Amino acid sequence: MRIVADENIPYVEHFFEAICYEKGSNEYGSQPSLLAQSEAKPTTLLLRSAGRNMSPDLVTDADLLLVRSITQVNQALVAGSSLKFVGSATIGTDHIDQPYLAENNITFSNAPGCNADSVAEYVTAALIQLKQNTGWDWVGKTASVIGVGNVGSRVVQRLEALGLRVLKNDPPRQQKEQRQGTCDDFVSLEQALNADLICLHTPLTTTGEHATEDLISRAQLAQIADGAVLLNAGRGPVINGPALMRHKDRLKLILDVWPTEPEVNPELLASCFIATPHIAGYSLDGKVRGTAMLADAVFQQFDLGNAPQWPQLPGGGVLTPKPEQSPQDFLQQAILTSYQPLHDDQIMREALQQQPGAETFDWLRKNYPVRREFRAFYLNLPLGPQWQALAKVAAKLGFQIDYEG
Ligand SMILES: NC(=O)c1ccc[n+]([C@@H]2O[C@H](COP(=O)([O-])OP(=O)(O)OC[C@H]3O[C@@H](n4cnc5c(N)ncnc54)[C@H](O)[C@@H]3O)[C@@H](O)[C@H]2O)c1
Ligand SMILES: O=C(O)[C@H](O)[C@H](O)COP(=O)(O)O
Repeated sequence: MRIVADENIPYVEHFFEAICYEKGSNEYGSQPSLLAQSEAKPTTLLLRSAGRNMSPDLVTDADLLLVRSITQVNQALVAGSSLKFVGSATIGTDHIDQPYLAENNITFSNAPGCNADSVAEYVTAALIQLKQNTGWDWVGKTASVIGVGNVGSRVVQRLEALGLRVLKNDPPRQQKEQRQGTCDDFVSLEQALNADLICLHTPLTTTGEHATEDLISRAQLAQIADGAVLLNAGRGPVINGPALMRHKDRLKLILDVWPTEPEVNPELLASCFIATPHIAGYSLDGKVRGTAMLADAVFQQFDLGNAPQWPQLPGGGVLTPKPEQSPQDFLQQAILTSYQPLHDDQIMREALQQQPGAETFDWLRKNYPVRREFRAFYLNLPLGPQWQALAKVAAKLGFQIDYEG
């Protein structure tokens, strides 16, 4: 079995070495390992410097192809190859021609939900920074979440934990649940666009009744009130680029994904409160979960037993309030100790200023530092009813809770 993996999938070696003949970057290996000894065909892990440059000649002899969202997997890439399995260590699948893979008996697997907590934490931390840096306070405000799947439902949960009233818009789910008689309380897109904070978490789809490309275009942007917060951590082309240019200066924009990604319009960038290079889902936990989910799928498909357990991850820690610090203050501090989107924003602005272009955008993503999810942080709290109330909120946001003494 031969595996071609994008170099930006972390811990591929950890999860796949048990079925490797030899690790290598450019050549098939020759040293047998545990499983390979009992296999008629040698098993090899190839790590290729690929991503956007993944080419048919790299893929042609492979049995397994493991990619991330920047590799277009379609007829042009895989026709004539010996591929049996394609895995994407991502939630999004808009880069994969799934019908073509199915027609050619190539199994496809992605990693649904792998980085959903990471995105929900991006949204949570962005709101704290919005409050601290601009005075925009969510008390008494309404939020809407457009696309209430794995990511969106966790965003709903976090926003409700912070005390916002949250409206949900998801016509595909609404229709399905209406048919099943289990419908949640969804609102129309028009109602959702009246909110003070609008969070987009839909996939990118270009066909069908609920296609999301340009879902938020001229007419929809015109409905959004001046000063409202528009956050997109789904896919860039869900907002129409030229229409966004018209409205950019009257909205508070938080953009992790871009209409012309990996190119970023510098004027759009300048208008954003937070601008990040598609890293909302880039917690280490989310990335490792993505690789682990692919390993599970591969081990199951090829009847290889159980995939390896997770490796030990670096980072995280214990956070303790200072004497006299209010619970509210401490929670905000804990969130920003765990993650600060404005830090990523600053790095992106500086990098793109020095060297504008798609390569810089890709470089920022490839070299993204370790960021642990809130679950890796323990809040060590004093006893007392105020702190217990805080503990409830903090646990809903994902933190681990300990009590002093
Ligand atoms: N910025 C990032 O780092 C990042 C990270 C993870 C996911 N994403 C993007 O977010 C998307 C959503 O992720 P997910 O895990 O929640 O996927 P999901 O499939 O679990 O949920 C997507 C939801 O969007 C809904 N939807 C589809 N079309 C819609 C429409 N026209 N209007 C409203 N809702 C619609 C679906 O019914 C579904 O409930 C992914 O497809 C990916 O493109 C981005
Ligand atoms: O779809 C996803 O899971 C996210 O958008 C993810 O963050 C994409 O990351 P990439 O594969 O581009 O590294």
